[in-house]
Amino acid sequence: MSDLFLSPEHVLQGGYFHATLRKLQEPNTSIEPHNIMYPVFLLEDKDAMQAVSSMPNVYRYGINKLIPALTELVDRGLQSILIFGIVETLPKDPTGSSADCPENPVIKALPKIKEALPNLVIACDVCLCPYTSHGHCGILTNGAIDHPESVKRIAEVSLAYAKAGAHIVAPSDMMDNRIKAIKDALFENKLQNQVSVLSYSCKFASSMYGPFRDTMKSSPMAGDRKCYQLPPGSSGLAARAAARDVAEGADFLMVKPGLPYLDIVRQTKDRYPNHPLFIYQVSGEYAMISKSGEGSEMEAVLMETLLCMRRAGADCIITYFAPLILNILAKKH
Ligand SMILES: NCC(=O)CCC(=O)O
Ligand SMILES: [Zn+2]
Ligand SMILES: [Zn+2]
Repeated sequence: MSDLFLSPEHVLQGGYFHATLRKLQEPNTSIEPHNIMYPVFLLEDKDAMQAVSSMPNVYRYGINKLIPALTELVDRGLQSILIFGIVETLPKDPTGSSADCPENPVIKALPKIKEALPNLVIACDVCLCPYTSHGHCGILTNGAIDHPESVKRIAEVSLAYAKAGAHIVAPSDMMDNRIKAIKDALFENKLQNQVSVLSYSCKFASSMYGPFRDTMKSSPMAGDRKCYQLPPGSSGLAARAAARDVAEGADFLMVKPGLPYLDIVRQTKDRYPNHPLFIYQVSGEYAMISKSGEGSEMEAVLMETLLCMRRAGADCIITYFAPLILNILAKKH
């Protein structure tokens, strides 16, 4: 060979010059409908449908508008949703009583959604912040999180959603030991083999939740969530939180937000390869990607982002883009 610096064993391009070969070089990164979960906002007012001003193409629905919208998505392949309840007339109080009262919109909607869409997997976000007068995710005593009271209450709310028919309860509150308390409550009520627990195990105190908090009106009245959500720089606490939740029986783990935290995704997947891992692509990520270009340009950014999340170890991505992703997948087939 005349160009002595060229070496055959260092030529990689021979392995990916064709689209089919490139697919083999990207194992376990495909996006199919079961890799996507759609978060939905549910209002008390049955016939309401309100655009969310901070999130283009996202709506808050009453049950009578939600079911037709979901039916259309299920027809296009949607397989799972994550429900967030919003109260406007029910009272907010220090213990978040409206989270599991019989009039709670989630509790009322669960049997109706299951009847209309029996194959759809329904996860319920479990937290107190949409229902507490102070807006914190747990119960406060003298202004600080009361650990045992908070855990007890989170387990009670989880059980109420499980009894109402949720397939998955997903505690997002970040109170230590809640997974064991929820699993115990499911056991005591013989629901342990009918309901899974998706732990928001590695949820960071991120500044990327802004549009969501506008939507949910769930910002704390005073203070912030830094004493329970994880510090964004701490991979150590994320590792310990995932280990704790695995030990307490979590069925599924989560990293939230997604894109800036892919190192945490990889770390968690490497340590717990046998636990399906979720990413929550949060409202701030949604806003950033929405502004990344027009039409197919933005769609390419979105799909690359999802591919990279899969490469990092995510099995399922919770994303407000679910309807658009189903469209994109339909175009490809
Ligand atoms: N517990 C759910 C969230 O906090 C969601 C945040 C977001 O989408 O920004
Ligand atoms: Zn909360
Ligand atoms: Zn939250």
